[in-house]
Amino acid sequence: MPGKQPNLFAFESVDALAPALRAYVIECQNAGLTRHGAFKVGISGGSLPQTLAQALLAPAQSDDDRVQFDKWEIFFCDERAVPLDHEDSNYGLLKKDLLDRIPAGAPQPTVHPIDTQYLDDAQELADQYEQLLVRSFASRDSVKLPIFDLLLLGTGPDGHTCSLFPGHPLLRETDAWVAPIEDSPKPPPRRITLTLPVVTHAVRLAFVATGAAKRDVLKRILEVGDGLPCALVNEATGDRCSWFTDNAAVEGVSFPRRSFL
Ligand SMILES: O=C(O)[C@H](O)[C@@H](O)[C@H](O)[C@H](O)COP(=O)(O)O
Repeated sequence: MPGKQPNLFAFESVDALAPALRAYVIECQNAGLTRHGAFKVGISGGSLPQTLAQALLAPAQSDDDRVQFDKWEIFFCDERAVPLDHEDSNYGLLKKDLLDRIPAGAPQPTVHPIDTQYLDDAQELADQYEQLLVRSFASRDSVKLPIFDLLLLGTGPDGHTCSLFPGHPLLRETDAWVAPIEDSPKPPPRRITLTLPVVTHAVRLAFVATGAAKRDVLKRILEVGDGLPCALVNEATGDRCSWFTDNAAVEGVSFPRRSFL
């Protein structure tokens, strides 16, 4: 692990986690604004958008607590090869849970969905999304890899994150920024995903994992590692990576907790 371990934050409940997640995201937003006048964030699917909405849609407590959505550029950590209004679409999920709930007339984020004219060809879909990243990141950052200000990640019961699954050859991808997957064990099978080098290159990464159903996998990831995708991310990113969990998810998991200040 590079230097330090990931930060593990455990909260009493999702209601207690949400304000801390908000504070963390705003810190990353403000760092991005200082660095390059924008906040480039990658968002996952699953349960994340709902928790994120709870965090971000609450009224600001002060000027420093403002979510400056008009400075946000939102990308997708992974996406399913379905139309944007399909129930499996991560864009659709984010739209329903968060984007549609940002008050009309308030500043809106710039959102980068997949180009749905390539749904039948996962390789082309991935290539097009990679080109979009090249256009957005390459002029400013190193062209070797994009540098997201923040990636917001989830974990599945098998330890996957994004659409990077345990034991899958995609974990060895070193060239592409965005890769297709045709055999995702979690349906639907055809997807695109950020690759591991891109994920681990982000300035900050936050996993959000709550509920007792996550306990077994968090034990494996944090205690053993087991080569699971989430553990690979932890190992490569150290304390750039933070885990936002609730007590139910980490009960009995032996890993040092940090208090969120
Ligand atoms: O598109 C996807 O399938 C998600 O991006 C996926 O990687 C998700 O983050 C995890 O499966 C956790 O999902 P839950 O939060 O629903 O457990």
